[in-house]
Amino acid sequence: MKRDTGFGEDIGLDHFRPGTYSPYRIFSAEEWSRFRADTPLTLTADEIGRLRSLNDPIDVDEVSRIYLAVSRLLSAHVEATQLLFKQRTHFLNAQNTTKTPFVIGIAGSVAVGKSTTARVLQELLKRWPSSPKVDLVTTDGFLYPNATLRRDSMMDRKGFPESYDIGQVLRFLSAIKAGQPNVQAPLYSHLTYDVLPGEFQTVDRPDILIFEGINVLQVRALPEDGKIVPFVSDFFDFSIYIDAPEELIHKWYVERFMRLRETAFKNPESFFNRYVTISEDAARAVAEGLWQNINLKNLRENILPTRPRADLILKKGENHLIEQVALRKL
Ligand SMILES: Nc1ncnc2c1ncn2[C@@H]1O[C@H](COP(=O)(O)OP(=O)(O)OP(=O)(O)O)[C@@H](O)[C@H]1O
Ligand SMILES: CC(C)(CO)[C@@H](O)C(=O)NCCC(=O)O
Repeated sequence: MKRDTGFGEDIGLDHFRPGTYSPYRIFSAEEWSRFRADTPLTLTADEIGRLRSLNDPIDVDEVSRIYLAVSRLLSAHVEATQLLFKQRTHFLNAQNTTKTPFVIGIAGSVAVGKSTTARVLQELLKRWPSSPKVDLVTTDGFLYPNATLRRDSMMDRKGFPESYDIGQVLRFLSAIKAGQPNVQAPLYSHLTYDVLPGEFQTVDRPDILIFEGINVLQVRALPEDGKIVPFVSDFFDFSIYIDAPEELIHKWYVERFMRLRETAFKNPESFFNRYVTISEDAARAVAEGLWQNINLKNLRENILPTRPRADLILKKGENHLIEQVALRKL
């Protein structure tokens, strides 16, 4: 039965002639929430406590309504992949094969809620017996240092494809997928607004790696010398795009900036400390400028076009509540 949800037209898949064929099956939040009915998908008090301790504003009802079913779907993929690995090892009579992490990519605009979603999914995925160890890495650490961005006049291009050391990203993911122990990921500080020189996060053979960032579904132009270059997403077993109307993300970005002005920016070491003493209106104008000139441009030019590459699209409305879910048909 053809259903007109309005979402198909909206997800950048015009060439699929929406309404006729879409690679996605679209669910309303209510339909999606029913997927938890057939398994004991309730949160224990302990889990609710752990989610609260993340200090994210996410509502526990929203976790039960939407994210539990997402974690169940992901866990089914993890289990199927692990089983396939076992059977292949047996079939090939192979020895010394290394189990490699299941890699989940999370993409979407600046301030759409990627980090929050990633932290919640990390907590939820840990409760499944097949994946007790779930690590989370963000692509922020793979940005070039500010000194390099300044030298190349790219400070207003932070977050654009050219501001990341993509070779370093690919080397990191290759090492993860090769099952190497103690792989190091560089770290970024939102306090200093710069990468942390010589500081790393160690990723040691987790069951799942969540790799989160605005650029994770981007593709690169093929080099003219005919060499094959991998895309970041070649290393993903599953990818999620967090979506929301532009105007809402805009609002969330400015609200977060104004909230940080009352908290983190007050730290004298904060890159944004200078905006604590200016008037509220002037600070709001700074946030508006950063949104319009950098993050919105980047969303339109480089992030939104990657949405049709995701396996799962979570579309938010007011208050970050998920309104629609689009799942790629297998
Ligand atoms: N599910 C949610 N419920 C309520 N608030 C949320 C939710 N997700 C994110 N937020 C709020 O929205 C803002 C942006 O979220 P977050 O920092 O997770 O975004 P992000 O996509 O990781 O951004 P960036 O790319 O800048 O790191 C934050 O103020 C966060 O607290
Ligand atoms: C580090 C990124 C690119 C992504 O998280 C983003 O938070 C950022 O710094 N964007 C540049 C413009 C701004 O300061 O919002």
